[in-house]
Amino acid sequence: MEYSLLCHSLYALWSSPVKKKLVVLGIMFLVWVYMLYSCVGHCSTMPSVLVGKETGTAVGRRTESGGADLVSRLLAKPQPWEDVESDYEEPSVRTAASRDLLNNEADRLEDWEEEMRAGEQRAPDPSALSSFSNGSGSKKLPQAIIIGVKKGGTRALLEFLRVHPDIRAVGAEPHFFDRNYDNGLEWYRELMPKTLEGQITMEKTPSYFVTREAPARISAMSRDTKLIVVVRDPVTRAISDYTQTLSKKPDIPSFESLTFKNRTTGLIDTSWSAIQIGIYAKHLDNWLQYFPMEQILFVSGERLISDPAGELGRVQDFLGLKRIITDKHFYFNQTKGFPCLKKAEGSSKPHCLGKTKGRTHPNIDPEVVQRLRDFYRPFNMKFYQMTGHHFGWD
Ligand SMILES: Nc1ncnc2c1ncn2[C@@H]1O[C@H](COP(=O)(O)OS(=O)(=O)O)[C@@H](OP(=O)(O)O)[C@H]1O
Repeated sequence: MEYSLLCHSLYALWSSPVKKKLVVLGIMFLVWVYMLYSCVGHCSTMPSVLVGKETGTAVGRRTESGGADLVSRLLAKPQPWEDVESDYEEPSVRTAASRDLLNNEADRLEDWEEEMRAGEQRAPDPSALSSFSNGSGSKKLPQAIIIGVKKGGTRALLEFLRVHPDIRAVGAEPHFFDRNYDNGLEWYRELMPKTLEGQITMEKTPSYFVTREAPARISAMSRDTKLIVVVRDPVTRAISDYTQTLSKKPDIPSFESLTFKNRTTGLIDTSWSAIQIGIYAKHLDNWLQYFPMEQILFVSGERLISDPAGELGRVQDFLGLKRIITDKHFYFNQTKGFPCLKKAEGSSKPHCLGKTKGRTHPNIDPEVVQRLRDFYRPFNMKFYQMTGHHFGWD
């Protein structure tokens, strides 16, 4: 009875053209309300997107937690010309004196955003984008890692190496073997770019060199991992490190006052990370417990500037690659004061590193510089002896 009544009412509605239109409109309205409802539910679960203040461009990161933020930073497809500054200091070298100088997560983010903005100013070549969307190959754990040293010239080396067709590298610093080890090897592998048979996967994180646990951890991943260390005169390196911190925290004490435990006695504060990182022989000792010397290549940070093709030749040999990167790939940019690439990876345009590389250093009291030279001399000698290479810092 009820059923026949319903059928009758529906028939009555359908038989009139006006009522028919009303029914169609009603259904459309219901569909529209349903779609609106679904969208609101979906959008509330999406990550909030920050809009860059200066550029007005979205930099896409979660804001709820630092961890998610870091992951999205690392997973975001890096531009090949990314120039991200290393700013992490190993916990074991954190002490009362250096604690104030440590860059926190906000600083790291500041660097990242600064470099992303720098990258956005260069319009990418369409061929660069196609290399990112290339779905072929598979993600592999790195077979070679640039492990240090901070402010040695690690970014320049990685950017130059990326020109090689048989090298694929992650742009950002993964910090897996120091900060993110608990995330596991699968997490690390996921960060890597896809590679084809015969291509080498690489990453660079300069803080590994001074991280006590890093050698054992890298060895546990693969005993065959090739390690590259870019070393630079430890005195200049310390000033460069200080300059980086100063650029973010202009009110820190002077370099001179941080250098000494006691200025009158001339006792150097070796607990200050800027000083401690430069004691290369000590850190190298730790690596030699796990890796033979033949598996570690030392690149001169100074020669990387004066003869980039020469140093790149040595690195390509060490990696067992054909010497494809030669002096034809570089030109000296007078304005920047550094060698730059004629064509960056995946781009047809010349490329120099960003403004966080090659900062002007503050003038340091020559007496303090001399005191530091004296301090480092025996450690440098030991380092030359261990590596069989005279880097010419003295
Ligand atoms: N080609 C080229 N262009 C620009 N800069 C160059 C280049 N080659 C080496 N360098 C030197 O690299 C220094 C920064 O070292 P890193 O890249 O290892 O720094 S970081 O640890 O990743 O922050 C950086 O140190 P500062 O000059 O003190 O800024 C540069 O001197």
